[in-house]
This record gives sequence, structure tokens and C-alpha cells, in this order.
Amino acid sequence: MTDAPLTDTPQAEFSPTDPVADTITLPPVAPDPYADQPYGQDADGHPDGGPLAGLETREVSAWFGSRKVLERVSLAMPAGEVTALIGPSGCGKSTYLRILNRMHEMVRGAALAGEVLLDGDDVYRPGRRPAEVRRRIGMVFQRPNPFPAMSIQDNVSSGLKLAGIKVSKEERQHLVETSLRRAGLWDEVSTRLHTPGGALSGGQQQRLCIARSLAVSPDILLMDEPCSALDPTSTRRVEETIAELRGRLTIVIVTHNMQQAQRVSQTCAFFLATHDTPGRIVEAGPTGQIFGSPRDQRTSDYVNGRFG
Ligand SMILES: Nc1ncnc2c1ncn2[C@@H]1O[C@H](COP(=O)(O)OP(=O)(O)OP(=O)(O)O)[C@@H](O)[C@H]1O
Repeated sequence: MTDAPLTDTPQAEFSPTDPVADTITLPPVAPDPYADQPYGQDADGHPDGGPLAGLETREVSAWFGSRKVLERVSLAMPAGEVTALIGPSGCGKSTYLRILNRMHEMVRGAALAGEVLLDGDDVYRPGRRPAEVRRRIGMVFQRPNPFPAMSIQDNVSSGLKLAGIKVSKEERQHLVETSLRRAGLWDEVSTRLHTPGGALSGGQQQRLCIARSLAVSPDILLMDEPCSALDPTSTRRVEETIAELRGRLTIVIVTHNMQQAQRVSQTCAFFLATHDTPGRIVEAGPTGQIFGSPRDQRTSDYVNGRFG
């Protein structure tokens, strides 16, 4: 947590016309620093490969135009764990999440200051390509967004195409199965991989989107209220998937559901903004502590439903 005066200025400004910022939709990503790395399996053919990566922000501030919406947010999101971001509407949780994988810069007039360290290396380092960052830091959105007319298996492998990753047919089939298994969807769809993604239920579609993100073997998975459009049963299934993924990759989830934050996360950060101050972290720490014995009265009021 930081409580410094408002003296910083934007260190980077972006525009949608920035050719580098546009590369998320322009495969292939070249040169590919991970070209030799097997996707979805380690050297022994087991799912996953490589060490787990953590994420950390230092003094991150953000603006939309001249309006500052985040103030010096410092937070460590431990490798292999689930970190929950909680706080009232408008306090900057989604903006913060989108800063983590360089999606913030896709908004005209957006700016930021501070550092975002993926395994100690700043994702905003000059020369670092946004598309490579977004491949290592995947994102699942509030509303499931599969390609509705595309088959289930093509939905999963579309992530590879978007990232410019070339694999053989056999590797692709293996990856589709591995990703669907890890997303907890394989048993429900293995006999109908050629049917359209749009034919699945909302909860299944969300797990399909998780599988699509997993296909490119990200280090980090960002989830922006992934269950807010789902019924309780689907929500429980997605939470089970999150629990199964824990330890395999690092997850950061925005949620308004306090029970969900307690169920799925090990670390929790409480954000708060007021009408004339930008969003900042009031308190962050082990989830048990944030909910069981918060240090700040505002945290206590929020997690106990007394405001927001
Ligand atoms: N594209 C944008 N252009 C201008 N202002 C924006 C934009 N996106 C968000 N904001 C503003 O930034 C502030 C933080 O918004 P953000 O969506 O990050 O909050 P949040 O905590 O995720 O809210 P919620 O819980 O309702 O989703 C808000 O005041 C919002 O109006």
C-alpha cells in the first residue's frame, strides 16, 4: 500500500493508432522468443512446463485523459496463487487488471505511470511487444465470448492462431484436449468437438474461453468478474476450474462476490476510490486476514457488506 502525494505524471501515453499497440490482432508475433518452448507440456510430455511466474506492480497510476483513476498501486501477486481484487464499483479494478496485460493502452487517451513486473521484467519495457505480453498474460472476460459459429475445437486453437503460434495437427489436437481438460470441460464436450461453441451453455462457454486462453500456455490468467453472467451451478464449476488451475499458473480475479473471493483466493486486495480521489489499495494481504481481521475500518465495512 502507498500513500504518496499526487506528484507523478504519466510516463507513457498511448493511442489506438499506435502500430505496436495494434499488434494483438496481427499475427504472427515475430521474433518469437518462446519458439523452442513446447506448448502445453513439459519435456516429459506432462501438462505445463517451466517455472511459475509471479506478477508485481510498483506505484502504478492510471489516467483516462486528464482524469486520474488509479493512484500508486503496488501489489505482489504470488506465483501459482489466486489473487482477488475487490472493491466498490468504479474504484479501478478492471482498469488495473487491463494494465497488467497492456490492454489499457488500447483506449484512446489512456496513460499510466509505474512498473508492472512479470517475473521481475517490466512488461512496459521499451521494445517489449504488447502481443507477447498478452500471450503470457491471458484474459477471461465478464461475458463468455467464444466465436459462436466456430467449432469447440477451433475455438480453443484460435488462441494459437491469434498469437501466431504454429503447431502440427497432432500437437494441435493434443493441445485442444489438454486445454479443455485443464478448463474442466473435456468430459462434457469430448464427443462433440466439431459442434459450434455457441451451442454450449453460458457456463460451458466461459470454460471454453478459459481453455482458449490456456492453449497458448500463459504464465498468468486475468479474470474480470468471470462468473457475473453465470448461474450458481456454472459459477461453482468455474470456481472448481480456478481451484484446479491454482498451482499451475498465477491467477488474478476481479470479483464483487465476497464469498467467491474467500473461496478461490489466497491473496486479496481491497481497492477504494472516492468522488474526488482516484482508486488505490486500502489494504492487501492473505485473504483470511482481509476477511477475518482486517486492519482498516473501511475494509471491515466493505467485506461485511456495510457499504458498496
Ligand atoms: N474507457 C474509459 N474511458 C474513460 N473512463 C473510463 C474508461 N473505463 C473506465 N473509466 C473510468 O475509470 C474508473 C474506474 O473504472 P473501472 O471500470 O476500472 O472500475 P471497476 O472498479 O472495475 O468498476 P466495476 O466494479 O463497476 O466494474 C471509473 O470512474 C470509470 O468511469
